[in-house]
Amino acid sequence: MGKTAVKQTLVGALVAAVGCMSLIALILTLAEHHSVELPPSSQYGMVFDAGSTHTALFVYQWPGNKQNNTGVVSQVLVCDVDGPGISSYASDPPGAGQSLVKCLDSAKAAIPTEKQKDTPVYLGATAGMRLLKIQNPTQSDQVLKEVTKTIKNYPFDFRGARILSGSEEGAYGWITINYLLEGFIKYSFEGKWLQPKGGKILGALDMGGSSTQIAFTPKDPMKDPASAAQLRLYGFDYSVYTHSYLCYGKDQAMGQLLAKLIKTNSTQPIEHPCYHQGYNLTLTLGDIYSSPCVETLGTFDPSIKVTFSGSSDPMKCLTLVKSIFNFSGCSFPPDCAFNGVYQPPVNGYFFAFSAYFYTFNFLGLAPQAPLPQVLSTIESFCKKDWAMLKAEHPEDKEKYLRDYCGSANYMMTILLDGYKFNQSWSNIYFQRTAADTDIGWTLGYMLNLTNLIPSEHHVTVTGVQHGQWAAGVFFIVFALFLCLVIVTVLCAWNPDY
Ligand SMILES: Nc1ncnc2c1ncn2[C@@H]1O[C@H](COP(=O)(O)OP(=O)(O)O)[C@@H](O)[C@H]1O
Ligand SMILES: [Ca+2]
Repeated sequence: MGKTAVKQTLVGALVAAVGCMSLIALILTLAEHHSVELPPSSQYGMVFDAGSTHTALFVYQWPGNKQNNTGVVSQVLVCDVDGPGISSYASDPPGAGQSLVKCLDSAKAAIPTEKQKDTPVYLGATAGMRLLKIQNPTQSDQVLKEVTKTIKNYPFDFRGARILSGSEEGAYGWITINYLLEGFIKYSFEGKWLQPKGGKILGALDMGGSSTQIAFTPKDPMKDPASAAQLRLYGFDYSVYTHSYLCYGKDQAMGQLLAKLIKTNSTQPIEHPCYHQGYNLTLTLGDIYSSPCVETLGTFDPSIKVTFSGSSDPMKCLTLVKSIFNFSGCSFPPDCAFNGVYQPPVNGYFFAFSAYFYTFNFLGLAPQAPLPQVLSTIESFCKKDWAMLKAEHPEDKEKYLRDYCGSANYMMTILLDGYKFNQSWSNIYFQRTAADTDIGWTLGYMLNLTNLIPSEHHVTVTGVQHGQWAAGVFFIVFALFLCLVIVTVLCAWNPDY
């Protein structure tokens, strides 16, 4: 074999080898990159919020390949169940199950068929069912059995219907907010998982119809460990103060006001300072005393009627509202909210949602309205007479309209005198949603039960990282460039070639 032939073979082999390597690198790079570009397969999960006044179904969705990151779970559907909350079906439990059908059908239509059997469904009941359980545990069990029966008729992965404890309800609301606002962890531009500064952790204020919850991370260690929920999320420990006040939801509080008025008035109609002048309401003693949240006056005839007549008197309304709180007595002085309940000083920013939001939003107050403006708005609202109010708000339901004055005064009392936000009013944001998702306990509940929030954060990269991809491209370009250089040099070296 001549010198030229050897050279040609050598060059050929070199070009072939580099070409092969480039091809392999190209295939590997494209294959890996392809896994990133693939549309992530979505997963779904849903939770029924069986509240005291109303049930709603929340459907969530997240990309299957990024499930452990924060902020990836989004709300895709909310369905409001027609009719009252499930606890109202105490004497007709099958009616509770039937009430869920419309929303289960909507969820079935919204979730792709092949995903339905892997879609977990939970039903969580709150204070309405807690109260029913106190009054009649057999009925509350029957209601839960009936809703279970109905949900099981659907092709989803049913994971149970149960009553949440008040502390759980508070803690899950806290998880929801901090998950949505990335209070726990954030993915930085440098590709690292970071814990936002301590001040970014938000507290949760939930005002329901039958109970109200407060949850936050106090500055100092808690004096009463019984109030603390210890959570380990994404590798960080949180000690969350959480308390739920049964009977201090907005509607039960309004019921407590009526019972107080009956107790302190012997003639009818009874003047109601939180109702508007011109508004009259007649109820039976049976209606008023049916709740375990109100004190009865010994034995009574449930059919006796009582009429309340509005007097639009904000000062007297506030005094009446304060009378359902007990601000004396504390096992951990001075750290108590009311009724002797331990509460460390509030710390950081808070989101106030559900009925807190509805009330403040109705009054036209901005999410962070200054305290003097809030107080003067409530005062002038309470002074309005009923005819004027009805004319101004023809679309609003009477059951909401009549209570905004009383509930606004009630919420101010619990926030300022109870939780002691007097010095930090501007730290409260009145909000209904965050990141296009309703704020409430349901998302936190689902994240926890489906293990979507790991206690430790291991960074798992399913697709190829940007650095690897860039290195692959660089190698291909470099290899081709090298081939070109070798061929050019050999040609220049041997003109026969
Ligand atoms: N549009 C609205 N305006 C005023 N209040 C509302 C509105 N929608 C709901 N609410 C109130 O929000 C509260 C929701 O409580 P709910 O979740 O049913 O009870 P709980 O959480 O105690 O089980 C109720 O007090 C209800 O009256
Ligand atoms: Ca609720």
